[in-house]
Amino acid sequence: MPRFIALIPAAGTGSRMNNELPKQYLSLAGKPMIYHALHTLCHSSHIFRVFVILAPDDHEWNRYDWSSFADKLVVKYCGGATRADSVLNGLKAMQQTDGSIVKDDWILVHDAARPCLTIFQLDQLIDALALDEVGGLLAIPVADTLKRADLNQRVMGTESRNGLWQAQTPQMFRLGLLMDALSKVNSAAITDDASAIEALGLDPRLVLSDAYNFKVTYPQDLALAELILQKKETN
Ligand SMILES: Nc1ccn([C@@H]2O[C@H](COP(=O)(O)OP(=O)(O)OP(=O)(O)O)[C@@H](O)[C@H]2O)c(=O)n1
Ligand SMILES: C[C@](O)(CO)[C@H](O)COP(=O)(O)O
Repeated sequence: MPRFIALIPAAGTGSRMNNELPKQYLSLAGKPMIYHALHTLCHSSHIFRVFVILAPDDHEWNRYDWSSFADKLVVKYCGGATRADSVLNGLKAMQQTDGSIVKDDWILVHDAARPCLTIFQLDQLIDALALDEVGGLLAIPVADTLKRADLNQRVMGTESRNGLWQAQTPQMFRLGLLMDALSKVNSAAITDDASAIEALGLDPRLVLSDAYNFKVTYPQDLALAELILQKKETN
């Protein structure tokens, strides 16, 4: 039976967050941001192992106690210049670390910067895709009216939102397929794993998620993530 293995790329600098500390370590509900995604993934009964991919020069990780995740957690200092490079390096390191991981195993790539992922969303993704030929991702249909802007930030036109979805993570593909896809693509030209699969001519499935699983990108996102995490704790 194929297994489910999570990979968290966490080698980014968080440039849009404007903070000296890489955003995955910023404090959220009393813990470094990455703790929350790790907690959800490590507590899922489906997930066999969780790989965290850090920058080679990361000096923050070892400042914290991660022992509560020890039974599933593997940490690798092999992040690359882009998210796609970090994921591909992580997949290679995963194979070198554990020879029992095979190309048919499912990989769930999840951003360290999406701390509000729930077990429910994770289960929805796995249930929808476990028998899928290609794999897919959590996503939400675009809810707002879309404007195209000119260089002066004036509206050039209104775009149709019909059929448009916002991609989230986890993005779930089989190890062999994902490695093949990421090895062939220009890593600087893509921002998610599904794009690499699409470049092979395949059609990843969109699995309905919700806005709570948003990506913490700008400073003002921290307060919203904190509220969602507090709500999760009281439920
Ligand atoms: N070279 C990189 C770039 C990004 N990431 C990871 O990919 C996820 C999503 O990327 P994003 O939110 O864009 O994070 P950053 O690249 O850190 O942020 P920014 O684009 O604002 O610099 C994050 O968990 C980030 O740490 C990574 O592992 N390696
Ligand atoms: C993978 C991702 O979170 C899906 O929305 C997103 O593409 C990451 O993109 P970013 O430009 O690196 O934030």
